[in-house]
Amino acid sequence: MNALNINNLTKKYSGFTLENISFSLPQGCILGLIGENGAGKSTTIRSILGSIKYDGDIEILGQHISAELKERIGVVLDEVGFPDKLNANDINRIMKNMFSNWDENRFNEYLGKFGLPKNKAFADFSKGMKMKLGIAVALSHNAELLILDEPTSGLDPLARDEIIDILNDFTRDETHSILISSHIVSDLEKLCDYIAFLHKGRLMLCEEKDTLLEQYVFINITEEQLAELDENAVKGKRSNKWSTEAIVDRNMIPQTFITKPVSIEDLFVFMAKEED
Ligand SMILES: Nc1ncnc2c1ncn2[C@@H]1O[C@H](COP(=O)(O)OP(=O)(O)OP(=O)(O)O)[C@@H](O)[C@H]1O
Repeated sequence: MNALNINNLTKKYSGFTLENISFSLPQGCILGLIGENGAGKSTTIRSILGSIKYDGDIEILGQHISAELKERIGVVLDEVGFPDKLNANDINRIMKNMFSNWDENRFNEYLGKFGLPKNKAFADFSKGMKMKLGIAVALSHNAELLILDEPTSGLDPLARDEIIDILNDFTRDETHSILISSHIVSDLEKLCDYIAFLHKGRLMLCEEKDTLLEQYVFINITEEQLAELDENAVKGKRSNKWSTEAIVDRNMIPQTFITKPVSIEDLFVFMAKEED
């Protein structure tokens, strides 16, 4: 079963169109949505959550969005916004009324694990503390699917690493899945099973991460050698006056080339530039 099926999602704003996006998130997996600023990551997530109108069809855990379904989804948006005066104890009381599956013990465990104070007002939390509180809430109502919009942006490397560990733990249960967006590609490269590239409102690819890392490689070639390659083999290139560095599909080039591995970040940057 898929935790998420997105079919032909289209959303038009003046000057921007999220165009005919289709991808699926298999249950038990983590899918990373990578895209530059303004690529359409938050628009995709807002559409999934039903907070904006869109064209197309989106199924979450086999259903269309509803109030009952929202209980099964843990959500963290880029700005975690609790009222400034509330502290973690107040938030616990409010969530108890909001979610029928609210797990107070688990929430308190996360507060301890994240080193979050129970009596300090939200306004006095640091950015990292606010994000961790949002994640603690998302993880404390027995959600099966987590949807996270830029949960690591603005956090220091240690806090980001801690969050990656927590998200990995969450998917140890094979009924648990995560959709996570970020422009910090290295975080997603560590965490995700599947990678989707969004560029200027278009989905450039959605594929298993290991397949991408296996399939695409760097080669250094001359302009003449480049001209002889199948143009579909070349996903992106950067030239200087001596040679060209290209990312290619290793199955579409002669096996005599010396190849170097790519990172997901290299692949995204080269592909996005080639599109432009
Ligand atoms: N309510 C809105 N009205 C008009 N345009 C909007 C609205 N919301 C988003 N947009 C536009 O849609 C485009 C995509 O925005 P979106 O927030 O989805 O990008 P993003 O990939 O999440 O970017 P970032 O990484 O900067 O958060 C942008 O050009 C933005 O200006």
